[in-house]
Parts: sequence; C-alpha cells; structure tokens
Amino acid sequence: MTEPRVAPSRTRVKLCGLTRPEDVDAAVAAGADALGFVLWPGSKRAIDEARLAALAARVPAFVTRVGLFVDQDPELIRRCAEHLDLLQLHGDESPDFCAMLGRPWIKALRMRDGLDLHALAGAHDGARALLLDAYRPGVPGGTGETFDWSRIPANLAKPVILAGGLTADNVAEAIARVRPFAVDVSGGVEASPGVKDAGRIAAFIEAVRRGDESRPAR
Ligand SMILES: O=C(O)c1ccccc1N[C@@H]1O[C@H](COP(=O)(O)O)[C@@H](O)[C@H]1O
Repeated sequence: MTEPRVAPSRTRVKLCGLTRPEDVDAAVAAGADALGFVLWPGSKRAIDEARLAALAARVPAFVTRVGLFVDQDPELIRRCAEHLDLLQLHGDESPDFCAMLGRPWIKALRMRDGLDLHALAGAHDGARALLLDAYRPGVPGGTGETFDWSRIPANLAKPVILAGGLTADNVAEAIARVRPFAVDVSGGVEASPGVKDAGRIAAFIEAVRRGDESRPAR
C-alpha cells in the first residue's frame, strides 16, 4: 500500500541529537515539531536509557519524541520505545526488521550513488516517512554534509524528511527546491557535538518559516 505524496502547508521541523534538558526546553519553546534522541552508542550525541527517560518526560503533548537507532538489538529498541512516539531506523534495517518492532517508524536512507528511491519507497512501504541523509562511507549519519537535492524525485510515494548538513543558511533554499514534508537538523544547531545552541535553534526555525513562503498558497 503506497500513499500519495503529502503536500503540507508548512514544513515540519525535527531537531535531533538532544542530550540536555535545557536543549529540550529551547527546542520546544522555539516551536520544534519533533525531538530526536540518539540511542546509538557510537554517536557523539548518544544518551543512555535513563537519560532518555528523563528527557522524554519533559516533552509536552503534540511534540513527537523520536528515538534514533542504528542496526540495534530489538529488545533495547522496545525498552526505549516506552519513552518514544516514533523510531528513526538509521542503519541497514530491513523492512521486515522495522515492522517486527511493532512501533511506528521512519526509515533513514543514505544517498549513496545509484540508490533507487522509488524502489526503496515501495520496499519500505510500512515506514511513516523516508528520511534522506548524506552518504559518507563508514558513517551512519550526522555527518553535517549535504547531498545533491536534485536527486530526490518530486513524486516519491512516501513523505520526505530532508536531512544532512542543514543550517539556518541553507534550509530555506532546501525547502524551496525539495518541498519536503519535514526537515531534520542536528549539527547545524549545535555549539559543539551534543550541545545545542538556543539562538541557532531559533534561527533555524525562522529560516524554515521563510522557506515556507515559497510553498504554493492553499
Ligand atoms: O547525530 C548523530 O550522531 C547520528 C549518528 C548516527 C546516525 C544518524 C545521526 N544523526 C542524524 O543524521 C542526520 C543529519 O545530521 P546533520 O544535521 O547533518 O548533523 C539527522 O537526521 C540526524 O538525525
């Protein structure tokens, strides 16, 4: 079952890699739609289950709590999911593995050469959206690098979450060119890895709103 591409009137914003209570509060205050918590221990932004529980408890209703995993143990994912609304599966998880977890998920795809996005959208039909990130060999994500946005087909069968190297300086152009359902940023709103900057968060969301002015009036 595929669904038609969603054309929202405003771009949803996910801020990823939150590790501190004050960053959660700043993100919510600035108007983020979703907050990402990295549970993959290889990340500079990794948090453990206890910190996830504490940070997730601060998030008010109608802000989506997203847990990021990279090819991890299903039991760990299920335990963490008690504190989450959505899973972000950022490794080489198969469609069957994703579905077996029994929770709503988005599938991250790294834009390596030759990727057939239409075929992958079909294969990952159960995902709520596809998150498209830059490809760097040996690094599962969070590289701070952009990719060639013209490679994203306009008629993909799943909602697109655009990620990879987004900042307040490039996100409005990205929205005008790609018209994604949502954008996702981590390094572009940081003072240092895992430490967000409230000013950069606010500037990023303001830039998203400027980008939204390029969307057709409804
Ligand atoms: O943030 C990480 O450390 C990370 C580690 C492993 C996989 C994904 C990771 N982050 C995700 O990467 C993209 C892009 O991040 P950036 O804005 O380029 O820094 C984003 O979806 C993060 O959720």
